Amino acid sequence: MRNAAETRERIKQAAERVRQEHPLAPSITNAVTMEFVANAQLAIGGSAAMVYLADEGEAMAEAAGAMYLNMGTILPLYEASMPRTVRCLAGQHKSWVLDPVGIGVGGLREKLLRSFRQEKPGIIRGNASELIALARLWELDAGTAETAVCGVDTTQSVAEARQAAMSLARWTGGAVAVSGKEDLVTDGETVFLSAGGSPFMTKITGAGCSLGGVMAVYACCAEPFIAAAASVALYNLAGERAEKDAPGPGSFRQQFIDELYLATPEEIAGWPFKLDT
Ligand SMILES: Nc1ncnc2c1ncn2[C@@H]1O[C@H](COP(=O)(O)OP(=O)(O)OP(=O)(O)O)[C@@H](O)[C@H]1O
Ligand SMILES: Cc1ncsc1CCO
Ligand SMILES: [Mg+2]
Repeated sequence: MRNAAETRERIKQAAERVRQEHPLAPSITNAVTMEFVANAQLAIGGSAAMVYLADEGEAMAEAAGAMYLNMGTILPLYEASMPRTVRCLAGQHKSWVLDPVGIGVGGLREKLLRSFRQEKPGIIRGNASELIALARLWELDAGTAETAVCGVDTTQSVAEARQAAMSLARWTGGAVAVSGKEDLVTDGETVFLSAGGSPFMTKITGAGCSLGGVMAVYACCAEPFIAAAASVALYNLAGERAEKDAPGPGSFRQQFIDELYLATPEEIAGWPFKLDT
């Protein structure tokens, strides 16, 4: 079980390093939220680059500190570019974040997600329904929860996905982050729980995708559990602040990017969380 004071200190160090080093975390990600992912990565101090093609994925894997792969809008060319990018990252012992958006829809998405079982992403990030579905696809213990994935939004609670998240993290040896009203991050042993954010985050598209992109930036400077926890703390803080003066989701979205930019490493590390087993 991890220690809260040490976790806070390491979150602060990760946020400081990102601000100083501007690490590059390229993405192969969906066409819906690509721009929002890049803006969030830039706002926290990172660098962004989005690609589609296999040779470009490999080139980015060479240049990257870590990468973000999101399954949201699958194209035929991903059949080559995603596996080749992942193999290149593995060859260089670099971490990557997998966001299994839309799991359950279509054959190529399922084929790619199945193949990633052996590739063991450093961080898996998704909503509750997506992570329950992934644990089932990989034939890991998902507890008693049934798969109820429907489109890209969750139909299940974070608590229902806890066992699936633990099983996935034990399989990969990395971290798994489940987003929702209260977010959960686990390394398969310690469970980090943190609330905050805003209901407006479910009324804009890409809060989850950009959270994954931000995790990839932090993963350039920290181990998976710390990178995921730092990102969750920052999102809960920035979401809560952005909601204050926002009458609706449009202005919330704009204010949210500002709050990502304004949050200091001390504030991110100081955001409330609890550790559990
Ligand atoms: N009811 C809520 N109250 C507060 N914050 C929330 C709520 N639901 C989600 N969030 C926050 O929104 C962010 C994205 O989580 P969500 O579960 O909506 O991701 P997602 O479904 O993958 O989103 P998308 O696919 O649209 O990018 C997280 O930071 C999470 O904490
Ligand atoms: C709405 C939507 N459709 C495919 S990806 C995406 C972004 C949220 O995951
Ligand atoms: Mg999502």
